[in-house]
Amino acid sequence: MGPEAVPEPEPEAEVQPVAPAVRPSAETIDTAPLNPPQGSAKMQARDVSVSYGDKQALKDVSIQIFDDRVTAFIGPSGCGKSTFLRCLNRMNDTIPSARVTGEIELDGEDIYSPRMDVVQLRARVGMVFQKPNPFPKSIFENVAYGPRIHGLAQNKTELAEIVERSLKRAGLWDEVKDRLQESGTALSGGQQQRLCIARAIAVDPEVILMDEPCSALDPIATAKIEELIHELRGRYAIAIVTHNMQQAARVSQRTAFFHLGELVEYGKTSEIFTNPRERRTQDYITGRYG
Ligand SMILES: Nc1ncnc2c1ncn2[C@@H]1O[C@H](COP(=O)(O)OP(=O)(O)OP(=O)(O)O)[C@@H](O)[C@H]1O
Repeated sequence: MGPEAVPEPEPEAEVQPVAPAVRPSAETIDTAPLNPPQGSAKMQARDVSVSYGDKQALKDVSIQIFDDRVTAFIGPSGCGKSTFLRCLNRMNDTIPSARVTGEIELDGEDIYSPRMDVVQLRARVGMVFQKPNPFPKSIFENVAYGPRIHGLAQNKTELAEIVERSLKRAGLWDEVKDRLQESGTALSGGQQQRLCIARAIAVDPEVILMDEPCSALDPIATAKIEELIHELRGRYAIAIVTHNMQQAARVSQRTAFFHLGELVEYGKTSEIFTNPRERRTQDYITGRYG
């Protein structure tokens, strides 16, 4: 749609779900217009392509990521979901063979510009990985490290306040407040993942990227992270890669379906799972491949 057009709000589709087991929850129903006016996106990708050496992994991906909303990236293994997620905070810079073309903006600013400070960018666009990866340091230090190197606290009291606030937001404070000096690696997998979320939150990010954050966790720890994602979405723009379609339906308001390096379809989660436009999306969500 044209950049100037202000779309009419779209009525929710009155159709039977294509995949009844993957019915979006009432909480994820998104009544906002799919394409709000130009300039309102938190992040905007245009024609992003990525190659590793001479192998192309992503082709011309354009998408907008919005504040206050969770955007899920789904698709079969190897379709480029993680590659695209990593473009959003330039994590692909750390892979020597990766070559990224196209444009990605954060609040209208080109993140691939030579003027962009990549350390600052990764604080503004934080990342949580598939496998919880706390530093081999205390719980306190895991969260305090980022604010300290970014100079976010004037003194020890302020630093302690940031640590407490971040652990509270990550839903971990009550479980660790009496053992902040214990090693972060001694926590359970689910607690470690919430510690990594607290670490990302501590530097006051605007966007949080999550790359299959629950795939190493049991169902109870997974449920806690999903609940946390619900709570965090009012504060941050969140993009999550997941293999689990039920999870995408539960936690996201927008879903992007990738296949063979292309963004096949992007839309409201409620519509992608009930009334997809593309045959390939329908085949994937009904389990025909992937
Ligand atoms: N560091 C790398 N070097 C070379 N090729 C890579 C690298 N990372 C990913 N690829 C290739 O890029 C393509 C997309 O991979 P990517 O990990 O982005 O897919 P994905 O959809 O996230 O897959 P999965 O769901 O299995 O994690 C694949 O063909 C993969 O083999």
